[in-house]
Amino acid sequence: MASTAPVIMRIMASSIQTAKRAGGIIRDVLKKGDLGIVDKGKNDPQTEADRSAQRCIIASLTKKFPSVKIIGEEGGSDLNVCDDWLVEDSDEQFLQQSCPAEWRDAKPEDFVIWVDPLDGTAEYTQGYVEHVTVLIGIAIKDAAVGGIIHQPFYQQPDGQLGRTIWGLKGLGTGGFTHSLAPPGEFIITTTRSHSNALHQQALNAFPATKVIKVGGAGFKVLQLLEGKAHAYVFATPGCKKWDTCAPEAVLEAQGGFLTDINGEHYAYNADVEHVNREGVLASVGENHSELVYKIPRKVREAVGV
Ligand SMILES: Nc1ncnc2c1ncn2[C@@H]1O[C@H](COP(=O)(O)O)[C@@H](OP(=O)(O)O)[C@H]1O
Ligand SMILES: [Mg+2]
Ligand SMILES: [Mg+2]
Ligand SMILES: [Mg+2]
Repeated sequence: MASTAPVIMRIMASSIQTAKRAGGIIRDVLKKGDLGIVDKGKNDPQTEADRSAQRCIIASLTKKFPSVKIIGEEGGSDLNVCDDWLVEDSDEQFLQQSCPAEWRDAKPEDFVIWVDPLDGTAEYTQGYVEHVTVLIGIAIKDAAVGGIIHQPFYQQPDGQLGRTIWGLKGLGTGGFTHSLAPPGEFIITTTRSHSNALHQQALNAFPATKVIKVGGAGFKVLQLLEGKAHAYVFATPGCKKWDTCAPEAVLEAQGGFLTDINGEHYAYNADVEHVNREGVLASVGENHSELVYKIPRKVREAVGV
């Protein structure tokens, strides 16, 4: 079954296992205690966990899918990794499912895999480890089609650490229980470490009953999927394609939307600009276009300039 399954199914099944392994590396670096922090820019830290998790993911997926383009947040990585970091297996349960017809004939050269080995690095370095996710997003041509969101520090009821959420458009989602956000309230989830005046103006335009400030694009989309928030607002550039590809695919496989603040989808082919210049607006799906028009036109015009 595994070797004959369509490429999208094999990439998803391998990515699920690989994200779990990367999560183990992220826990190990924290346990050892030497984070090896490097500043890539203002408010943009990178740690040994970001670097090592990326090497594990890109080495593993490159070995399995040599002709698929893979783009990782941490740039070119040394792919000569120890066997322990080379993930060869696939999620067999995922492979039992049938591939949506629309993706069955996609060829390796149609794909781009967008890798954020550790989303929420600022929070990781500050001890908010529950905000951390590993993101593997799978695009076919321009569209974010599949995604893995792995939480290395999620505490399972049996005490085990880690959970893996997946979504594939046309098939659905797995790894979590979907809940609706409370009716009669309007809860926004947003950045806790990358706000600015323009973004604050956009937030002020919404009649929010509550604003939750958490780290990472992956964790914010999980707030939507689990009914803890109605919308994710980020009205400034700063997020990149590897932040949004996996969350967009998972959220949209569940009926939500993730777009820029004008309501347009980003393109995820290999030639696009990495920065999401027009910000991020995500919702559980009931009223996405109404949310777009809540953001004052002046703010929308200023974002991305
Ligand atoms: N102004 C900025 N500069 C650099 N990165 C930014 C940024 N604004 C957002 N990001 C990136 O977007 C992701 C989500 O940000 P936030 O938690 O503030 O919502 C983070 O990913 P990483 O942690 O993978 O780098 C963060 O670094
Ligand atoms: Mg980063
Ligand atoms: Mg990120
Ligand atoms: Mg990252």
